[in-house]
Amino acid sequence: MPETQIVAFRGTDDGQEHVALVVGAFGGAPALVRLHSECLTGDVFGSLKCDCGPQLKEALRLIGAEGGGILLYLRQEGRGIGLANKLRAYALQDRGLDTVDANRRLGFADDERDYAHAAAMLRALGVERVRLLTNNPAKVRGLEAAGIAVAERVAHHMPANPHNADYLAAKRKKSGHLP
Ligand SMILES: Nc1nc2c(ncn2[C@@H]2O[C@H](COP(=O)(O)OP(=O)(O)OP(=O)(O)O)[C@@H](O)[C@H]2O)c(=O)[nH]1
Ligand SMILES: [Zn+2]
Repeated sequence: MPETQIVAFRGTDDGQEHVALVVGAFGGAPALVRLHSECLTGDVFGSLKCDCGPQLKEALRLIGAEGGGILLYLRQEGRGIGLANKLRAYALQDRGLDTVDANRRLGFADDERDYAHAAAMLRALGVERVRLLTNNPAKVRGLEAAGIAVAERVAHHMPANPHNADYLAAKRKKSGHLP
């Protein structure tokens, strides 16, 4: 891995401490960027219910292999509903709801995230144009709406497993996640 800097951002109106890993150098070309939403269960404990852990590792591997890029670790646990509410959503999914309906049953939108803080972090790091690693069109729209140009979307699919296959299918079908 090239030399990496870790930068903590605080003072955003959500009261969270968001984090940037700034890897190597990216010169004039649009930087390879991953917006990773916090997932304690997947990132730390290796839960198989989602694809977050493998996505995090693979994003860092790809950025390192390119010699530079940025991973923003955004404190948006549970698509912005927080850990306890995500665990409540998991309990509903054990009873047959999908990931979107579980959120709605709890009184939340499908996805409570926005990417204005991510855009502000990129700007503070001097980055205005990115190649974005994601399958989620809402991330592309969110960054562009906040003034960051997305020169390219780079697909970021992980192999499914028996525990997350329905979850990944629901995201394609209901949340418009791209192939
Ligand atoms: N509310 C809720 N959040 C979940 C669930 N499973 C994973 N998450 C959260 O979803 C976030 C990860 O986002 P994803 O929707 O998997 O993927 P994405 O980041 O939007 O899209 P990609 O960039 O393509 O990976 C993390 O904050 C996880 O904690 C779930 O069933 N319910
Ligand atoms: Zn996850």
